[in-house]
Amino acid sequence: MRYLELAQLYQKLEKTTMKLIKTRLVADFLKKVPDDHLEFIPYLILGDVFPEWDERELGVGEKLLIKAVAMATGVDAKEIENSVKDTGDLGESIALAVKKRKQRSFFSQPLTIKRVYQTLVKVAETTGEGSQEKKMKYLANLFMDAEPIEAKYIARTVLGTMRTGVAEGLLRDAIALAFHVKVELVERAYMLTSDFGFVAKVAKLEGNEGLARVTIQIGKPIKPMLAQQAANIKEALLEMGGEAEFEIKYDGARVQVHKDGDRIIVYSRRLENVTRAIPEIVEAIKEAVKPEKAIVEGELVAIGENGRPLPFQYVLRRFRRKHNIEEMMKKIPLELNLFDVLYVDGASMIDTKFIDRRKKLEEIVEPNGKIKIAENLITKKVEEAEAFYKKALEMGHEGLMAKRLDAVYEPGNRGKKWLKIKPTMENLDLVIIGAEWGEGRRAHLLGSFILGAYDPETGEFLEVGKVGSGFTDEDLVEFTKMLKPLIIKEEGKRVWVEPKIVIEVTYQEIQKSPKYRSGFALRFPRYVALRDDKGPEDADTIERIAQLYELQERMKGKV
Ligand SMILES: Nc1ncnc2c1ncn2[C@@H]1O[C@H](COP(=O)(O)OP(=O)(O)OP(=O)(O)O)[C@@H](O)[C@H]1O
Repeated sequence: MRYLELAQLYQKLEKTTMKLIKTRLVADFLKKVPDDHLEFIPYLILGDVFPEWDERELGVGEKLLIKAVAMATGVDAKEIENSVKDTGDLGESIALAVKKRKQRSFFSQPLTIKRVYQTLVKVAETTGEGSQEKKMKYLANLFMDAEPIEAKYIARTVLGTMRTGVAEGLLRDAIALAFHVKVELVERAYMLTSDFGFVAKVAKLEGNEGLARVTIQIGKPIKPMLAQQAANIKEALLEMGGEAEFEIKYDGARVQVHKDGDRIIVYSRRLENVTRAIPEIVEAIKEAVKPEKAIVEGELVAIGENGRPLPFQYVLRRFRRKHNIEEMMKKIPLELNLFDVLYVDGASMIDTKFIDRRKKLEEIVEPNGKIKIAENLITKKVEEAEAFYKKALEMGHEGLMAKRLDAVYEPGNRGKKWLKIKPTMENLDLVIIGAEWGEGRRAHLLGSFILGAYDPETGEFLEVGKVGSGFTDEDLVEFTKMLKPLIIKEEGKRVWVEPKIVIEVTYQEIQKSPKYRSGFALRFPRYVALRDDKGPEDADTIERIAQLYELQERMKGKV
């Protein structure tokens, strides 16, 4: 299949903002795709090459990409760079360079999707000494044979800036539409495997029955079950039907551990493979988790010198570290508190009641210095749970989780089977959708940031406010560096950026607002942390803000 067809799809997607039209376009395209392409085409449609949990990365920045284009076209790298000022988009500039290409090689062949994909895989798998040069040559080879429009979208794929507005929800709907299968079944299969390539293939070849048979697999991360916030212990107990398991809510980073014999993979909250960053935990898991094959979940916590938990940012620092990991192990010791088990020796446990999963967890895990089982209390009594809550806070933890004893595990769902109880209103994780240049001494830095909440229905990020406080000078330098390449549009002092970066903010209150399309505005938002453990689609949704608004009103009522 020609890559040109995919490039034309991208172009059509870019031209419309209508979700239904986009879904139809993607569905029609999927119908035409040969079976053996289905495993990877959904990722290309999303603007990626691999699923988020795949460790491989292209490792190609703008400079190298421009060099590759220059090599393929004979157009000077400086000229390509300069033309970005006119086009406002490197993809466009690269398309222009390809248009100017002096001549095509005699052996020039039209690009196929497979060739582009396989080349990108090769680029990602080329590492070590001299790899930059090799990556560049592979890419140059593609650009030599590319039409201008193809070059534009290859460039965007390489840089991860596709801008076609196709998010997971849309792809899910398109798969259902293309292969006449139920959306709920596509969703379910995706929540269980996090693999759209696999899901698309099953949808096409095995239909609804095949999708219904899909179950979790070791090595493919499962979307985590999530919680809502309760106003207090009493409300939580009531919601749980009078009795619940309360557990300490550790303030760290959630991980999902897949054990297959000696092979351990650890996935982060956003399902990135973080195994390499935490070797001591990997070793400790091998000892502590008894079954040959298992999937368990827990909260990874950084421990301070006094034995008390450190804020979750410390764990994220461990995740980010690629070198001198040994040194980091000493600086930031970790502890894993396991709280769930999803798979044991060949059998999925997600349809097992929570209470039985917890029993299983206690059976299969032999705690050691680094691996523990989350401290719990099963009770019907408000006072008992409140005492436990108090103790958890005194120990420096975030609060408690309440879990419904008879609840099955619901991948990817933020329902009421799990509730969190903590003393403060929930911080929000929002996406930066725009920013404003600072004043005076800070005129070269972006100084305040427009926050968007995710709307899973349309894939849009709707404005809920602007945050300018809580940043250090270093933070602003860092954010300016991160956001500059994501700028889509400039309007005076204001820029609009690709919605990629998630930050956590506190705020004094959520207010109803007619000013914003989202319907809500944050009063006095303040920056807390960069959440690079979350992707834009993991950010808080409009619906969640509406729920928090209700919760806030209930909490106020109590005071
Ligand atoms: N005992 C526990 N059981 C379940 N989750 C726990 C526990 N202790 C800590 N956690 C953490 O609390 C989170 C549950 O809250 P929530 O569903 O809101 O997740 P979140 O969106 O990642 O929010 P947060 O910012 O609070 O981590 C889990 O994802 C996990 O990271």
